[in-house]
Amino acid sequence: MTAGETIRGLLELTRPVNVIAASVLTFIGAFVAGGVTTAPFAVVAAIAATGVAVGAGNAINDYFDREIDRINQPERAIPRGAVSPRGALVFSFVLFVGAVGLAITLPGAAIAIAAINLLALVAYTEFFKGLPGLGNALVAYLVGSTFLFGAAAVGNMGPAVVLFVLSAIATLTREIIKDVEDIAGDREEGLNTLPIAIGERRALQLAAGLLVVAVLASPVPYLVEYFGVAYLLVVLPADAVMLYAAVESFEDPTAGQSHLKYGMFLAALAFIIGRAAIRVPGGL
Ligand SMILES: CC(C)=CCC/C(C)=C/CC/C(C)=C/CC/C(C)=C/COC[C@H](O)COP(=O)(O)O
Ligand SMILES: CC(C)=CCC/C(C)=C/CC/C(C)=C/CC/C(C)=C/COP(=O)(O)OP(=O)(O)O
Ligand SMILES: [Mg+2]
Repeated sequence: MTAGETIRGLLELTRPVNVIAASVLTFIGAFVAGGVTTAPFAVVAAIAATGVAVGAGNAINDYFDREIDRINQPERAIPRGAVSPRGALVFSFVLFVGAVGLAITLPGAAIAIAAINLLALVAYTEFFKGLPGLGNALVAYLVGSTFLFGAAAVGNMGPAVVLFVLSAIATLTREIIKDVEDIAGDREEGLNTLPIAIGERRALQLAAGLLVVAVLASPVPYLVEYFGVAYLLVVLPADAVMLYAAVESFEDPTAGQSHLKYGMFLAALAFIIGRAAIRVPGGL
């Protein structure tokens, strides 16, 4: 392997798209809390800590999953030999140290969230992934917590709580559908995911039911007057895309989980637009 191939492999281990997506969610949490202009250094540190933590979490996941990925994902960096298992572990450790270094510059509530999340990322593959539903719930918590983390970094967690709940439920729905998508490979590996434990159809019904709860709750940030009417104009189409995706997943889980992700991105945009067009007292 050349140095270039190794560097490319290390970068791949972090899953750059997920790193960027999670960092954007932390930014949204800080933005919704009104802290982007009042605490810009904390916002930058929180965004960087999130990106580095997600990179560390993905790298350690590939380290623990190296045997399964040899069969399921042979093109990934460790199975194809671009990075050694030990190299991935050391790289992940360095990133974890970097994330801790950034997080300790933040207020106590943000440090607490970071500490819980870093432990969760290390424990996920070995302890949670094999427990039906619990691994999904942990990933859902992690994704939702980015909003709380961004808001905590600027000292105002209140407005992010609803976003945490909505995004965690939508993520749980998508993770369950992804397990339905992966059911054949996971069965061969002897994993006990939710669709393996309770059946594909029941898992999809549960996923869709959870999403309906989140969609029904999605106007709450408008109703409690955090966001203006512009939020509704964007979140309602996002709700429609997500509901369509949940129904579609009964026929085609791959298309369903992918379209659900687009709906979730649109909902994340609604949070930004809703806060930018904030509701004035007595107005819309
Ligand atoms: C009802 C309502 C308004 C819900 C809110 C939905 C919302 C704003 C969700 C935010 C979630 C979001 C945009 C996440 C971005 C992607 C991300 C960090 C995913 C984490 O993925 C973990 C997964 O196991 C890897 O998936 P893959 O995409 O297949 O690599
Ligand atoms: C705010 C701070 C400090 C941290 C944020 C942490 C976040 C948002 C994590 C997001 C969820 C995430 C990307 C976790 C990484 C580990 C993981 C679940 C990887 C999934 O890897 P795959 O190999 O695709 O899937 P499985 O291993 O689950 O099959
Ligand atoms: Mg994995």
